[in-house]
Amino acid sequence: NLAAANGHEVRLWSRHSSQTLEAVLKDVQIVLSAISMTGVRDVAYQVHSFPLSPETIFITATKGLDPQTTCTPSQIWQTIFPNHAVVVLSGPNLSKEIEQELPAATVVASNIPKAAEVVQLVFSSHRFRVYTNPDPLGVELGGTLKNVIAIAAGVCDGLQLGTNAKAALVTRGLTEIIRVGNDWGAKTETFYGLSGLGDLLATCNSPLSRNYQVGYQLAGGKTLTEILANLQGTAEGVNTCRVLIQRAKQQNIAVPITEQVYRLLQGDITARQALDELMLRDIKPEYNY
Ligand SMILES: NC(=O)C1=CN([C@@H]2O[C@H](COP(=O)(O)OP(=O)(O)OC[C@H]3O[C@@H](n4cnc5c(N)ncnc54)[C@H](OP(=O)(O)O)[C@@H]3O)[C@@H](O)[C@H]2O)C=CC1
Ligand SMILES: O=C(CO)COP(=O)(O)O
Repeated sequence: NLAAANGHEVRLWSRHSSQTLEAVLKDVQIVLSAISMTGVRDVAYQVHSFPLSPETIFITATKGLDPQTTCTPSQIWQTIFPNHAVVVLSGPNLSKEIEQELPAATVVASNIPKAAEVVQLVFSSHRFRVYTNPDPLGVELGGTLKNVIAIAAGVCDGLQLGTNAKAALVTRGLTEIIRVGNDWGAKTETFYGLSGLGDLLATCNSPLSRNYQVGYQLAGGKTLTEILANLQGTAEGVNTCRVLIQRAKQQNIAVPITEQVYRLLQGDITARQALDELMLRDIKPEYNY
């Protein structure tokens, strides 16, 4: 809608579309993927089987991690299309609010600054403010890792733990995200921007967030299977949490909140037990300077 409102010709495709992927891709300048993580690799390979101009820019909006490789979606697109520009689009962008034309801001990030600038122009409007950023990995990880913390925030509200608890959770969640992101090679300051702190604030405070909803309902005693069966749309944090635990173990990174979310999702502990585990950890300095 945003690109069409700016006068661009936009074609949509999903696996249930009547139009073929080949027809939709004919002569395109930009391909934007907002596919759930589970479908990214498969769809990227399908796209690869059709002719595209070498100038075609790929934009990825998916917020997830590949369970097999722990790769981010942009890394998958870049591997399959090594000679194309890939741009990550991520920010506090609850889609229902954008559909209602409420004001929002986002970030477009690429190793190729010109590509990010082209994409910035395509989407910018008086209702949608688009910033460029040179750290695509950080932008992508911010949007992806915050989903795990959004599940925890839903639990926090579901248990009615109060505003202090929520502030502590989100702040320590950000510390955890930065720890993982830095180890991966992303820049600290990116996580203080829209795609990190910004998206954390949006999703940890809104029932519109599917990840928040998962946590809220887990706190109410529902099982993950029941919740996912009735959830509208994808809650990427569920898969991301599993991949993140795997990566944190490999890299020896402390991720206490993610660990409790993981155990809760597995059904190994209750929400109250997860809270106690976090509160009763060994006392320590806020930062290791
Ligand atoms: N960048 C940003 O600012 C934002 C990004 N997101 C991210 O965008 C992604 C999509 O979110 P959202 O649109 O809300 O989710 P939805 O669940 O509403 O849509 C997911 C889409 O992915 C398709 N899909 C799922 N699995 C496959 C597959 N195996 N092969 C092909 N297509 C598949 C679905 O197709 P079908 O309908 O056929 O099932 C559907 O079109 C998520 O990763 C989410 O985290 C979300 C909000 C903001
Ligand atoms: O990432 C989002 C908004 O920026 C959407 O959050 P959910 O995937 O939790 O709904």
